[in-house]
Amino acid sequence: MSLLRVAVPNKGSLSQSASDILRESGYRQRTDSKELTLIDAENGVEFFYLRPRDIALYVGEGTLDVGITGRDLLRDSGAKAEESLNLGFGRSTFRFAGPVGKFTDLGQLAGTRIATSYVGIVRAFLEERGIEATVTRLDGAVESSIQLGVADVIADVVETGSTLRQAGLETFGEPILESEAVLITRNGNVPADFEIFKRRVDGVLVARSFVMMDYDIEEQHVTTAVALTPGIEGPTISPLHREGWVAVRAMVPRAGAQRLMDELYGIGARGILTTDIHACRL
Ligand SMILES: Nc1ncnc2c1ncn2[C@@H]1O[C@H](COP(=O)(O)OP(=O)(O)OP(=O)(O)O)[C@@H](O)[C@H]1O
Ligand SMILES: O=P(O)(O)OC[C@H]1O[C@H](OP(=O)(O)OP(=O)(O)O)[C@H](O)[C@@H]1O
Ligand SMILES: [Mg+2]
Repeated sequence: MSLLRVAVPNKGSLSQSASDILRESGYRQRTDSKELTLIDAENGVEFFYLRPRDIALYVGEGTLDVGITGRDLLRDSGAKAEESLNLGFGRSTFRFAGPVGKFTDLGQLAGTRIATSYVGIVRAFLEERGIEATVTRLDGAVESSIQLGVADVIADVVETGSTLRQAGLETFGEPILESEAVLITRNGNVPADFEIFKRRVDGVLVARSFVMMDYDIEEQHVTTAVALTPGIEGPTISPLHREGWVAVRAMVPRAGAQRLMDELYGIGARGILTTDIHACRL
């Protein structure tokens, strides 16, 4: 039997969360960060632990079937790979920044020296707008390049903004890109077995964003209550061993679950519980 070949970040911001979601999806994951590959024969998958920057390339070449990487890294690579699922972690924006007070809009980029680790994204952006500037590729710690005199402007990943602040820099202009971790496959190629893999991972994402809600309510209020908790196909309504009362069970979005509990309590529901879901197939 041929195995689905999946690339996973071996280091950096995405590595831990990527392994976590795969483990939650029922796959074996390495226990030693020095392991380069791992076969999960039972589930028909082989994992390759690679630098996140290289993953789009392997998938684009067709050497590996599926990869987890950042949208920014995928775009930067120019690889022939496409996004198949947003994974909801590793969120960041990609932005231009300069010394506090010095730049206010992207029109000022012309003629500047721009340092970045994402030369592909920056060149494409400048080209699209017909802006002429010098782009220098650095491997990391890009924020120091202005103070050290090799650049006037940087273009980098910004998450909390604290690295920029510490370097006396601020962002300017619109974000170039909103990024997050994504599942990628080769352009126009959906490998056999990928659908099962994707459904498993998607099931974990849904499970993370929903909770199961249970409550008891008088029958006369069921219609109002069910409008608040419609569930996926519809809520389960079961008889209670109490005249005129029923039990309701429905999946609800995790965000806002507390507010929903307040509202349900307000219309007479009691015994309101939420429980975590660990996996699902909708
Ligand atoms: N705070 C963050 N810092 C860096 N990258 C982040 C952050 N949040 C999300 N990311 C995403 O992580 C990916 C960068 O992967 P990378 O392995 O380069 O991480 P890293 O933390 O920069 O690792 P390293 O610096 O060791 O190379 C990008 O897709 C980027 O958008
Ligand atoms: O907005 P913040 O929350 O401060 O995060 C953004 C910073 O984190 C990353 O750096 P990383 O630690 O990966 O170091 P690197 O620049 O050497 O890659 C990124 O390159 C920014 O420098
Ligand atoms: Mg980094």
